[in-house]
Amino acid sequence: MLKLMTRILLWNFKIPDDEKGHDLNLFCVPKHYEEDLDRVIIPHGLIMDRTERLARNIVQDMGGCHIVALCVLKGGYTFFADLLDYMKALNQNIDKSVPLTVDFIRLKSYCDDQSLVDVKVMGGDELSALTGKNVLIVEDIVETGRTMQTLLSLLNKHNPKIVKVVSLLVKRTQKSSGYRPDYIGFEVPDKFLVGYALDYNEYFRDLSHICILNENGREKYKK
Ligand SMILES: O=P(O)(O)OC[C@H]1O[C@H](OP(=O)(O)OP(=O)(O)O)[C@H](O)[C@@H]1O
Ligand code: HPA
Repeated sequence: MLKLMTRILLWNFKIPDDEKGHDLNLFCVPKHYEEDLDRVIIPHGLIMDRTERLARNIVQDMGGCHIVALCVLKGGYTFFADLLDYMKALNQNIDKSVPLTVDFIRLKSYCDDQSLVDVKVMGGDELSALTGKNVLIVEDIVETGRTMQTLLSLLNKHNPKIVKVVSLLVKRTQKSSGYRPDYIGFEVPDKFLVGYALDYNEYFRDLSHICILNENGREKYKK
């Protein structure tokens, strides 16, 4: 029992609410964003290390049969590319390798830092191709959980064989519906985060580290 609890605790990489993060000057941050960010909360290197381990856990659990990795655009694209690179590398070095195919869907629900009433689904008409398949949904962040719950109910109409969800981040917030993905990279405080493809009105996807957006950035890029 104790052993199991230790493993669960290890798997949950919790960034505490009082985590200060790191000074921007310790890292390379694009000049055009220097005034718009508070601190670096997850450096790129740490994202990569954690992603490598997530890939290992997923291949161990889901390996042995064809996996369709479904990328949730746009925020998921960088994590998706890095995760799949690690999964491909593992797949190249095991006896029972499995085909790994990819698919993409676009969902949109945020304007500024606010979740809108409707989750807009774009490009989801090919979900019927996932009937009977082992699907791994790859997402950047779960906050309220509404985007993922919308996608899961859409997908389930097409009767996939197995559906697992990996999200790089899960936010600890009162707004959460309680939904938890199968695999979580980091559990993060209730702050608006940008970088590594997480955006604020489309900006900051071109930032490698995950950072906390400041008031200046919020105002500058507000819609
Ligand atoms: O759990 P939720 O509160 O639903 O929030 C999570 C969603 O919000 C972001 O998407 P966004 O609508 O900003 O679109 P994007 O992926 O194009 O950035 C993010 O990429 C998730 O899909
Ligand atoms: O903190 C966030 N940052 C960027 N996109 C998001 N979508 C939900 N939460 C966030």
